[in-house]
Amino acid sequence: MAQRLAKHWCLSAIRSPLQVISFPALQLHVSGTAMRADQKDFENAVTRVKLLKDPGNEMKLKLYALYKQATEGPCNVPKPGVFNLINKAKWDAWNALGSLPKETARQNYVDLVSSLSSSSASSSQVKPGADKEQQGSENLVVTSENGITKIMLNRPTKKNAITTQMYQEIILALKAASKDDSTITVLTGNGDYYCSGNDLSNFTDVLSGEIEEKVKSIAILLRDFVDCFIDFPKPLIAVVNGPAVGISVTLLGLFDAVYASDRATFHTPFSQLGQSPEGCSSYIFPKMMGPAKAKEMLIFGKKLTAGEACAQGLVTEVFPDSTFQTEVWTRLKAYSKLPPNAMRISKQIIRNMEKEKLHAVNAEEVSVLQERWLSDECINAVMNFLSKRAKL
Ligand SMILES: CCCC/C=C/CC(=O)SCCNC(=O)CCNC(=O)[C@H](O)C(C)(C)COP(=O)(O)OP(=O)(O)OC[C@H]1O[C@@H](n2cnc3c(N)ncnc32)[C@H](O)[C@@H]1OP(=O)(O)O
Repeated sequence: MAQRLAKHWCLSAIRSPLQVISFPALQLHVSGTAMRADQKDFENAVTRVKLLKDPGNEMKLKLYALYKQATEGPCNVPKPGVFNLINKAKWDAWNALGSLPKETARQNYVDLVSSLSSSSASSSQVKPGADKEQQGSENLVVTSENGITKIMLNRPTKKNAITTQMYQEIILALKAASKDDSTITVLTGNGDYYCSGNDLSNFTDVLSGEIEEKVKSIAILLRDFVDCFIDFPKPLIAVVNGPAVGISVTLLGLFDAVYASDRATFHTPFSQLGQSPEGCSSYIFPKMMGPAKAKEMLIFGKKLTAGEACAQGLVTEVFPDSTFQTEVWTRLKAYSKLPPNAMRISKQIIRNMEKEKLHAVNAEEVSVLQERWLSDECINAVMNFLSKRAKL
């Protein structure tokens, strides 16, 4: 089954064969290689590459070619047929490296990944300063105004599904918000959805390496991501502007207030996806709503309306969609004027009772999920979703 997914990954790594077919032969020599990359640096780069924002087909081909050259040496496999566009483009890129020594390819690969990592990190750095600050990236818009830092998921055409790049950007945004001069922090979505959860193609978009490694790097990312919510020191408020799915629902238990439009729904279809709960929901939901209701959501995937979620304690208050934004932001502006230290201390005293437990729950949930992601049930469900939407 792992092989089936790996094959699917290869297909999804290059989505537009016509675009890559005209890609010129390349002989890549990255300069500035004062330090030689050892095998460990190379393995780290292979892990890091999976967490990068999609660098585009051209860069993927460069990375692919260098990886192959570094691990297998010069290309000596038969050239794929002319209609096998994707594999031919990959073969051309690899073959173009000629007899470049393995060590040089390894070094070039490490340098290239470093340059990609630093450019993608700097694009999502949060800068201190002006009152209305616009930060983040295309898919995550971070603004700070009137004592409120707003982190907005901005991928409305994909229902704000969270990519690996976005997980990293949210971590950076939360870390910056915890230190900036705002009083409260808000997470919301742009468009008709709050968030459709984990982007299911996070599991498929890889170039090389083993599926187990990919899953391991996603597990580390998920654990760091949820840890940030557990440790966030200021009041954190979710403005749930529309339906919420998966991790965007489970995380709500770690917020200090959840305001929802009456259009919002709350859905955790983990069993349907061959997965298991995360975001500390396996611990918080039963405590919050009682085991019976929690199990209906987390085991059977029952979707709740906003009213039901409010009755179960997951949502603080529901507003009519027509007045949702006005009413909620008026409320938030008032909260942002409350004494910040008092709010932080009150949050701290509540959270500190449970912090250690929450970190342990997070670690356990992620370790279970790591195994689930390699299961037939999960792989089939993800492939089923993606294949229905495949554009190749
Ligand atoms: C670090 C790893 C953490 C892992 C843990 C997290 C667990 C989870 O979050 S599990 C939950 C995962 N989410 C889902 O299963 C939802 C999948 N999506 C859907 O079921 C439907 O898309 C949805 C009900 C949200 C909306 O349905 P429609 O209104 O009919 O819209 P479309 O299906 O046409 O969607 C529009 C567009 O968005 C893309 N999309 C939506 N959700 C996702 C997603 N989660 N991942 C990737 N892509 C998503 C969908 O494919 C459509 O794209 P195009 O086909 O390109 O238009």
